[in-house]
Amino acid sequence: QSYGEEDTSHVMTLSMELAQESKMNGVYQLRNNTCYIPYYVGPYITYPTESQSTCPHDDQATRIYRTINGTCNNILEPQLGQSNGRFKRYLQAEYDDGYSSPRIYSRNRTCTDYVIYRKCIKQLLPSARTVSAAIHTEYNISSPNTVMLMQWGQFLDHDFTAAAIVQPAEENPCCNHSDVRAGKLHPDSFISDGQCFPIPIVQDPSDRHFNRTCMNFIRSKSIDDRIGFFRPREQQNLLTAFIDGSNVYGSDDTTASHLRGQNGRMKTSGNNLLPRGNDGDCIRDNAPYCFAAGDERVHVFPGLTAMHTAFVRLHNYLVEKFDNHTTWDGEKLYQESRKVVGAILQRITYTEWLPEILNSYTMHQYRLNEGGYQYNQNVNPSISGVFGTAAFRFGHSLIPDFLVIDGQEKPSRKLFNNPQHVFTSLDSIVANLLSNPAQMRDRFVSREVSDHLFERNGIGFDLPAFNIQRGRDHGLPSYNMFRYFCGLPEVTSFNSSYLGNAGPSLQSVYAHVDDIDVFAGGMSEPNLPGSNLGPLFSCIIAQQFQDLKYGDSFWYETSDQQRGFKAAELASIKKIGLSKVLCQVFNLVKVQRNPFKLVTNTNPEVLCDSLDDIDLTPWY
Ligand code: HEM
Ligand SMILES: [Ca+2]
Repeated sequence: QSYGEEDTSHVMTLSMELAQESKMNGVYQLRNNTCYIPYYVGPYITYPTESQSTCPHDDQATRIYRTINGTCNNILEPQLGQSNGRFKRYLQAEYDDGYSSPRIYSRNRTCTDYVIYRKCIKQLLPSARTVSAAIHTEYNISSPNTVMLMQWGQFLDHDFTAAAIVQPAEENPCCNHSDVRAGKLHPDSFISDGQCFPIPIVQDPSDRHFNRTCMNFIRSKSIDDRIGFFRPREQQNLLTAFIDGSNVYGSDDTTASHLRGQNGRMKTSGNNLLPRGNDGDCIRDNAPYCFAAGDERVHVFPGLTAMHTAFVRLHNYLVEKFDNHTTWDGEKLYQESRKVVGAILQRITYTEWLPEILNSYTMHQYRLNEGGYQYNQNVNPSISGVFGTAAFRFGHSLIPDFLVIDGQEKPSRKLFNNPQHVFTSLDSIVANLLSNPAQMRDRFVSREVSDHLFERNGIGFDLPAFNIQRGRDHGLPSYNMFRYFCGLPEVTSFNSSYLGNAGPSLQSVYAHVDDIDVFAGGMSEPNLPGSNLGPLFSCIIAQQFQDLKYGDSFWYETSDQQRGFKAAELASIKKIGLSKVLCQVFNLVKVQRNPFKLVTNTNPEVLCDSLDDIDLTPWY
């Protein structure tokens, strides 16, 4: 077994409750529909690994601290979870040509069956925009959770997933083709190594706002250029899979050293903000400059920029304290502080954030609660395609219509990629994350992102449509296949109660229940009691978080002598929550104990001073 293989073997040992023969025995064969010939891609053969690194046990550098690019976490297979590695798959890819071209056709085919020759009249899947316009409409219900629930989700996502795309040479390259202008699919959609896969916008009265016929979309990069060898195309994750603060420090050495300042500190700019960076997608209109961070998407939302700022400040706070009490050199100050920041990120995620997302039953079933940690070197910590491309995008449903900044409602469309308010109103942004409600986690999504994402000169984009199109680009099998993978009954009719109230809308766009895209179907499922997710996304997300915990040899609770914390240090870390961190780095006076929930009688505001201090005495 080797890096890049579909690795589900570990699931057997870790989650016997869920383990099902069907999903564990190698690659799952697609259900044989009347006219559907399943393409068998596999069994997953061994890929050559990109960088053959070795990690000798006696190498101090890789033994004690995480590497920046995530290698050497797993001693048997040092590449597991590294940046620029493959997304793993739970199910065989479903590409139209079997190995690379996107999934574009419906299961609904009319076929004439000959013994040697089978001729089918194919029907295209509905456009991703059509699906979005039918399913992911707007219906705002406020959630009992704060915008911080959304914001942590995005910040966390940027610690572990970023699919590489091919950088286009020109501005809007995929919508300029004559076929597209004639209302047809871009010719790249039919071939294995095409880069364009623009989303057709079908003009019909139900579509709300778009008076264009095409939304630009570029396919994710194939991990290597060997698609001609009949191996399924695989996507590349630019980030380290581990929750290791790579969003703060970077996922490669160049970025990391660029962000590092003097004497163990992280670089900052005026007013203790993030350091200056390249413009990239950032809108400079009213901002003096743009920021640099461990993940490039730092400007996507000012709340996100605020979280990046928080953890750079936390790092520097730790450095300062350590420096005052030890004789450590810059390297040690940096590494020890980075180790604590990583531990705090993990702990907030698993003990504060995940319990708002998954219910207590799932938390327990997947062993996601604090305590009882033991590293399992057979667990593949890589991010699964369906997690990054579909399930973990559930957070797009939480996005609010606006933030209140300095007492004014600023529609989200004015905030994307715009760092302006971070310079003038950072405290107000943070206060709003903690006091305004997120939207409910349901299939409905704010029009701010479904019509007005990245809007410039009246041209906006549709985020749910991107998610659906990205799933097809990555060859994700459909919703039902993943239901099957999770041991959930497959949906056999659009009337199924599993689909909540989305059945009729789904039926209005899809020809066959097996066509339902995994994002659209998973988002349609009503939340399980006590959770913010339906059964399918609960399964996929819980499985991924299990892998990220038990497959991480630097997990903050590890008892490993060199990688872990001393008992007293760990006890100190276990007293730190997000509220305290925010108090510390933003000089708050009071905050609610659970920052992911609105202030109520059961979640009152308390004085920051009444929360346990970040106690570093065990370190010195
Ligand atoms: C203001 C809020 C947000 C904006 C504007 C935003 C925007 C985007 C965009 C434009 C993409 C790329 C879509 C594509 O081309 O495939 C994306 C991907 C993604 N988003 Fe969000 N998002 C937001 C919040 C969130 C939240 C709250 C979560 C999770 C809780 C999340 C999870 C993800 C994930 C996992 C991806 C895939 C990343 C990758 O692998 O490349 N996002 N988002
Ligand atoms: Ca990471």
